[in-house]
Amino acid sequence: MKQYNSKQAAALQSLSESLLAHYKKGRLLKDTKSTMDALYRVIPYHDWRYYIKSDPVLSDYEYDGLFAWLRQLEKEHPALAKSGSPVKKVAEGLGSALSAVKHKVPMLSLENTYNTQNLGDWITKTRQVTHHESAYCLEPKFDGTGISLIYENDRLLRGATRGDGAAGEDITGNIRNIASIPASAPFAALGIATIEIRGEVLMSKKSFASFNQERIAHQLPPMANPRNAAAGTLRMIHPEAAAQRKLEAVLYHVSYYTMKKGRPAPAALKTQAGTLDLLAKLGFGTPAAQKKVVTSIREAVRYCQSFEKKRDSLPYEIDGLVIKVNDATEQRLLGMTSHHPRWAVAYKFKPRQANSKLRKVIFSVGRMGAITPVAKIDPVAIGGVTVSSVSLFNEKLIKDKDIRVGDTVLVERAGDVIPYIVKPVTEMRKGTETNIRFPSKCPVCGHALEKPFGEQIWYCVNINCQAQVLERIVHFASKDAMDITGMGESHVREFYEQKLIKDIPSIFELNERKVAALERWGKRSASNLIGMIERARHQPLQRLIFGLGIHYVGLTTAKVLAKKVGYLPDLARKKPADLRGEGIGPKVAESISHFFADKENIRSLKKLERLGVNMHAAGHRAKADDTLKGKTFLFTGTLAGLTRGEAAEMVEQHGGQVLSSVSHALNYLVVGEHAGSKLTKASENKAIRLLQEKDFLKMVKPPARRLSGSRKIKIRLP
Ligand SMILES: NC(=O)c1ccc[n+]([C@@H]2O[C@H](COP(=O)([O-])OP(=O)(O)OC[C@H]3O[C@@H](n4cnc5c(N)ncnc54)[C@H](O)[C@@H]3O)[C@@H](O)[C@H]2O)c1
Ligand SMILES: [Zn+2]
Repeated sequence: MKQYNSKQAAALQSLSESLLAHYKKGRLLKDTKSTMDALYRVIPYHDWRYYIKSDPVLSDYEYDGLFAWLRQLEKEHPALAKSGSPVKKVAEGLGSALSAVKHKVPMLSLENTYNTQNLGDWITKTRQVTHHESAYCLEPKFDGTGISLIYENDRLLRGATRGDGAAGEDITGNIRNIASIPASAPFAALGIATIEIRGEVLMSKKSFASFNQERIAHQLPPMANPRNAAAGTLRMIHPEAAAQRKLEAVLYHVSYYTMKKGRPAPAALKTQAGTLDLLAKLGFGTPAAQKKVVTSIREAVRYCQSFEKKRDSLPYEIDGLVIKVNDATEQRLLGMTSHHPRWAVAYKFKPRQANSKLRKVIFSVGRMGAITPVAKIDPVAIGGVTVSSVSLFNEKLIKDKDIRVGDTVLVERAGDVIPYIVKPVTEMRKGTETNIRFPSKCPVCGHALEKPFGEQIWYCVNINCQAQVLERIVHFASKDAMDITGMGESHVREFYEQKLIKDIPSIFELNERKVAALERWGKRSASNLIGMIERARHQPLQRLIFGLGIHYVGLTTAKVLAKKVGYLPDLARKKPADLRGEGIGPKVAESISHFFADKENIRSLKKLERLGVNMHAAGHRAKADDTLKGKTFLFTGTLAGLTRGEAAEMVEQHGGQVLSSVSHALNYLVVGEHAGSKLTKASENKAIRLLQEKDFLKMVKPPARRLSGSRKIKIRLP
């Protein structure tokens, strides 16, 4: 087979690009002859890349488009058709390293269609030769690489690739390492002396993923799909190396067999469906369980469509279904061309890959500060949608795949999976492509970016970054953080859009009157919200820490940190090494240290403190907060905005003490709803003051708050 050097490859690449562009517009290159000549040159090149190199540069859909174009031109202009045309033969898939073996029966390709209309036409066409009740066996079209197996006297004798259809490559050594191909099978018991079985060798999606990971780890470019990986593996010269990669096989066709003297052929082999069942019984991997026999076009179409929906949930790749005339006698009647059998057709699924040009890369800031590079490509239709933006995920992936601006890129979109770049088509490089430069500053707020220890992703850690602020406010107010009921996502968005809040600190400056004036809000709900915010000022420190949304700092770490630090702004002076210890590893320590090293974040913390937000861990009070020193408290009934534990914590944070029962030592009884016997008992003692929840909250307000606070805080006690 012809080999291509890089210069020839580059020329054929750009010729292909130009052909595809013309084909999409329905135009010839210059005239019919020049178009056909160009197709005769590029198709064998892509066959070489696909079959020999296992590294195609076109998507199958694009290749099939060029192929169909040539077939059509040959039909319309038979005088211009070449004798060795790819339309009339199986593509040459013979390398040189392995020895060639002749096939007993030619191994052909399949005719294919991409739409159900053509599938219906094909069924109608076959019925003109067979008869109207013909049945069809539908089975998955496995996206692997074809093999032929020969068994003699029950033993596996030989395994071969399809090669050029007439002869294939001897891959017996590699075949023996595939678990789903038995070394022997009980054919003799059925009277079968020799048999040739055909099928497909595959790599599961899972094995493929780890296969590519390994390639990247060894500085090798990832392969585009499991098919290329399987084909490449099967043709490896060293079976030990091939055995490392987990290949599987499905067998779906008996092409040839001889019977022992006087034994009749097994009835099962008279139909395609029976053959699959028999192979399964003999211990081969087969599509017996997924097959379906139908007798109408409607049934066939429906099965194809239902299978296409299941495509992504299968453990291996399929690229369509194969529809085969079920009856072996009818198959013989239909016969074959030099390219494909007439009794089978492939219904191919919508393409999921396409080539496009990468024009530029933008950097988007995620809702929690992650910086994601996004490739802007020329719009291209893949799997039924137009794709123009493709995430490049992170800097490492760009480096691993060596993606550059100006590259032609192979883009895939599989089912629900977001589109991604399989690989750049390096053969199409012109030398003008440029490396993708990662920004050092946040593209939204201009803050220096940080890459956490051991991570691949850069982050903007500025809590007031415009790109993140909404999400961060929602997190800050969430149940496990500051627990501000009434500040869920939709309300936060509303306040933000109405300019009532702009960042986390501004929550504590929220104007009750303005909230009440919003649509669907009223005095009462606004006042409730302000009450919740008031309560949030006194939340235990771990809630504030968790609410800041520091990477890797969940509830547990927040607790550990609160205990460790005592007064939150002190963290600004801590190095990662000071933070490490119980429950805080190097990665978390570094992330915390980055967060507090950020001046903007410290400014925000200072502002929060000025607005009365508690910065002290329980038991680490500052002098200024000793407002309840020497005072004793007790709670009765249900409090509206606090749990008992939180209330007790507040008392202790301000130097007070919580008693367990009404006694002479008690100064204050805080009375909630459904107050019980404690209230009755305390009412008898004039020295004990009864407080409502709102009065209590006023008492625990820290002094800083009192200085700046001009707003009246109301908590409605039901
Ligand atoms: N992207 C490229 O550059 C490029 C180049 C060459 C070929 N190709 C692709 O390969 C196709 C041609 O390759 P091909 O000749 O191997 O044809 P094919 O892959 O479209 O179909 C024929 C093959 O399907 C396989 N198959 C899987 N499940 C089967 C089943 N249940 N029953 C029968 N066969 C089953 C067999 O190996 C058979 O040889 C093209 O249509 C194109 O999509 C792509
Ligand atoms: Zn930012």
